[in-house]
Amino acid sequence: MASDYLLELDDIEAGYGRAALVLRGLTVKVPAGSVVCLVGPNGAGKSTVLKVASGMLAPRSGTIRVCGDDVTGFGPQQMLTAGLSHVLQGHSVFREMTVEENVLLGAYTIRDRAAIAERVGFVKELFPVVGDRWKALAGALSGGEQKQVEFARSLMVSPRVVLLDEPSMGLDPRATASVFEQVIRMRDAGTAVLLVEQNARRALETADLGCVLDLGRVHIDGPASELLKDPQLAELYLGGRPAAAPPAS
Ligand SMILES: Nc1ncnc2c1ncn2[C@@H]1O[C@H](COP(=O)(O)OP(=O)(O)OP(=O)(O)O)[C@@H](O)[C@H]1O
Repeated sequence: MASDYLLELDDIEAGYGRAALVLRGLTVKVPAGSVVCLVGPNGAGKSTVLKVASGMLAPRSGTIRVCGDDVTGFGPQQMLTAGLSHVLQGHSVFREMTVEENVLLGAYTIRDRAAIAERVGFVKELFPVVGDRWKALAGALSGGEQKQVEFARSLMVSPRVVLLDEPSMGLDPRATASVFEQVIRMRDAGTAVLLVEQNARRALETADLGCVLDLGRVHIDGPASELLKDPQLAELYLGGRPAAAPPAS
């Protein structure tokens, strides 16, 4: 039976080396046509979730499925082929290479030239900056524009789900707003997004679904608009005011 979800991480336990587990029975599901956002305190394991989903870190237990197919234990290359593309935290464009060269790096597994040309047309249309600055050195672009080059590169393999780790990191408010607009454009163009963000409120305003992680588990999840309204979550995770002032001592 076909799955309702493009990506399912089910009851995942994962950690680094001999250290204590970071993910302790985590379940996250990404439906088609959605942006799912992971928020939570520093060290909650948000980036670790993306590493598990992209095959960079093998889970110790649990199941990973893409469109219902079990891909648990796949490495990064196999996860990419299965339809999961990971945009890492920080800036990963090659500054001394052109935008074109950076974007085409995302197509290195594709042999069919016509398919590459079709995909180039797609990303140029989706991210106008990429088309406008195609022959420019990537290092000459602003931080927000470079993020679009990274997004374009990640879409070259026609992924089912793009994994975005803190895309707004280091960007000013205007560039951040633009990056979140591009996230919506990706979703509307048919690629689901699993997003990790420090800027939790802004991310939940963009996302369809939100998951609040704490201590390696999903503490609460649901429609992002409802999570934003929850006063307790606002107090704990969204930098909001406490619902009630603590009693004076
Ligand atoms: N490569 C690594 N080796 C060992 N421990 C790691 C490694 N990467 C992360 N950790 C640890 O795993 C835990 C979760 O880290 P992770 O980066 O997933 O959290 P996060 O929720 O994304 O945090 P932040 O919001 O600060 O980016 C932390 O305690 C961190 O120190």
